Amino acid sequence: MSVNAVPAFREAHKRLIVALDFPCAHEADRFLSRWRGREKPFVKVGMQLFYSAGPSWVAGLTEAGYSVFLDLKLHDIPHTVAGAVGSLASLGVDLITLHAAGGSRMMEAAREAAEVKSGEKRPGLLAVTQMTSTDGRMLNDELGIPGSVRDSVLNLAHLARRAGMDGVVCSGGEAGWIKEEIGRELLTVTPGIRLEGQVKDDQKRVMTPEAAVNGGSDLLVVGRPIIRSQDPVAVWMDIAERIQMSGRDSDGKEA
Ligand SMILES: O=C(O)c1cc(=O)[nH]c(=O)n1[C@@H]1O[C@H](COP(=O)(O)O)[C@@H](O)[C@H]1O
Repeated sequence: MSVNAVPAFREAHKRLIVALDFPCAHEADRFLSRWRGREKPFVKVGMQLFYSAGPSWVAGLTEAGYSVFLDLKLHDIPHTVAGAVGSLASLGVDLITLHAAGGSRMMEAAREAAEVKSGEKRPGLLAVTQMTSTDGRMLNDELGIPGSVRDSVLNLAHLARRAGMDGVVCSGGEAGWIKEEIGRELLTVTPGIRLEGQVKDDQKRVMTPEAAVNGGSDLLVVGRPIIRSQDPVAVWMDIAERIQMSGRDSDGKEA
């Protein structure tokens, strides 16, 4: 997979990534069994599940035919991150995250490691810009970064692009700016998705699926609105339909 990956995700249910934020493999397996007999959902495995279920469980998911976004948000010295990407690349996952704030040398080292380990079908690398739980106050007052959240996200996205990343994680509020200022081919992946009237939980920069897709997000990441619902498959289908009905396809053309 590479910067040309977007067309592979054109179908609405492939643009919707379900965050499997469960404490253990047993709960994640039970949740996924609801999809039996249907198209498999595109899933995200984050730190909580990865640290308890382990790499072999993730490899089992990819072998079973799931598209997997492995979200471990790597951030360390270039040598260490390259080693981690090398280990993860062998799991057959589609996407891996690292923090753009780790800098260009760290991202370049990750890219080289992914290529060496996986050859042609390497995982796509996504740089996390400013997390969707960050707002302007936190950015300026706690982290000491001046300017707006959008400026910081654009700055990190530029860095990510120059370092050879395939895409970025950003809120729906910045995806359109990234597409315009940096390039349409940079994949924009957006968490912080909520349906109208839903609680934000710990998220700050949230959007509805329709607003995010119309704004320029290629892929949407949805956790609690799906995994905590009474009928996760129905909510998954509803959001996929909202993506389908939105006016923009994942190449940026009007649908
Ligand atoms: O990299 C991510 O996936 C991510 C980046 C970010 O800025 N914000 C963010 O919420 N996420 C992840 O997206 C998911 C959002 O979950 P919900 O808020 O429950 O929909 C979680 O698994 C987060 O770890």
